[in-house]
Amino acid sequence: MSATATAALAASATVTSLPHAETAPVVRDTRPLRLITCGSVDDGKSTLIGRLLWDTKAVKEDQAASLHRDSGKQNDLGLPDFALLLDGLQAEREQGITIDVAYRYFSTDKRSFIVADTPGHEQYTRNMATGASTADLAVLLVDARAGLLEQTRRHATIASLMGIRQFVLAVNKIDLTGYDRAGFEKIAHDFKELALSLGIRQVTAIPMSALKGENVVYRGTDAMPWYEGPTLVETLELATVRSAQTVGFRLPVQRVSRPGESFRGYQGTVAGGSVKPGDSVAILPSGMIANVTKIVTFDLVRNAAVAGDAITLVLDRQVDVARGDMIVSLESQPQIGLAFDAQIVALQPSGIEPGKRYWLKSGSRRQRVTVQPASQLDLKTGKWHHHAEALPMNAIGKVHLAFDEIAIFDPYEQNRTTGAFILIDPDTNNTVAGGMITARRNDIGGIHENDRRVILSLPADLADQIMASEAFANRRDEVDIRRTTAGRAAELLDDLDN
Ligand SMILES: Nc1nc2c(ncn2[C@@H]2O[C@H](COP(=O)(O)OP(=O)(O)OP(=O)(O)O)[C@@H](O)[C@H]2O)c(=O)[nH]1
Repeated sequence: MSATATAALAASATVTSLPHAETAPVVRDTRPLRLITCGSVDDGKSTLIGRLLWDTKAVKEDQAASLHRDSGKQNDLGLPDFALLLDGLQAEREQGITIDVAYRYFSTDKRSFIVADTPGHEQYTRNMATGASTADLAVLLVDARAGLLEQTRRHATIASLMGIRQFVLAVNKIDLTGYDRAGFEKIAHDFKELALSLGIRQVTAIPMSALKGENVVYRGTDAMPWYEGPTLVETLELATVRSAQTVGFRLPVQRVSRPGESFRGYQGTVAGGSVKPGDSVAILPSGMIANVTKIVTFDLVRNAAVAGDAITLVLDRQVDVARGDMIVSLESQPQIGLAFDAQIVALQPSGIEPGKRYWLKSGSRRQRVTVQPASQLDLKTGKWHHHAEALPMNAIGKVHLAFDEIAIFDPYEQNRTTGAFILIDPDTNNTVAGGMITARRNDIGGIHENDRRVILSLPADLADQIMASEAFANRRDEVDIRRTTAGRAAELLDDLDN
């Protein structure tokens, strides 16, 4: 058997399609599915999103009217230019300072969807990574005339790195190939091989014309009687919501509420699993154990809470809990330690400097961390290269994180909230990287003998007050307080609150 034939066999044997109605009756999941669309410039991404919004009737009537008016003559086929629907997003993009992702919403009678639209240019890795970090599924567009491009590998690599395991390959503009079946099948086969090399096993390839609306929401049977697979929307309706797959209960504590002497509640948004009264929980990092007596949301007392619920938790005994602690299920706990491995995406022109100390923020916790790059991903080949130098903007790197104090994480594969973080440059207060925890390291982490000072950037008036206090006089060796401009302080507070 030739190498190509062997590869073809391997591909067909191990890559499965996403379930679709005819072959796999599954219980429908009604939670919103988050998806990301990626493609090279002009592959038809805007047209596809516009078409999805249009055919699912997500476009409001006034928008529809202006669409007909604006696109009018420009289109040979007499069809509205769906890409115009996304014009509004351009303004949002231009305002975006750090991250450039726009979200659109649509629904069918079976499910609702949130689509992240990210620009296709090479330098926008960071935007794509951001969109992909919350997505359950990626739709990769290719032009049916061009087939797979370097950009396709790049996007598939980033999406898989960000934890996406379900892919749709949208072979778009199939109308411009005369609905060529053999051409479609070759592209689908090439992509399945690429997917296998990335460890992606759930791939559905769909021939489509976003412009004409074939196999997007409605079937394109007249033009493509040879295609019997699902439409894009059918595939999306049956895909799995990833946020459901989390390990035990996790509540990062955002606030301790003490409205009266007798009531003490711990507030936050559940970041994984579920909780009910009577459950035993551990408070990390202290390791104290307590039982849940009550769960409150707004004024309602609840008998259970699940991931995504904002709650106040009441425990059966007095325990020492502070903002930044995590309340977790006793039987399935996160990892705690001083050193972790992570993958990060560098977001700012300053890149990530080796050995530099940053603030790491994950949920309500903010800690000092030293970051040491170990390797960098070559996005052209999908290979990792040893790299202990600075990571430039848009680079994806593996890094070692060394903390001054105990840190608490789940691996990102298991929980996308408690496994994710951002890095903040303490000198500028800019968010310089987004990252995912891959594993805990057994090293003893890094309290740096020569660098024990904590730098607090505060608005000038507050900084002056604190510097004048007795408490500060006693801790002058450990704490360095910097006066910031109002703008910077606001940015810092925004970062901390988000
Ligand atoms: N014939 C045909 N043309 C299409 C199809 N999809 C998109 N186009 C056209 O291809 C061109 C590019 O489409 P866009 O939707 O703007 O592409 P894009 O990928 O969003 O491009 P950028 O916004 O520049 O990244 C437009 O002229 C579309 O009308 C299709 O299925 N068939």
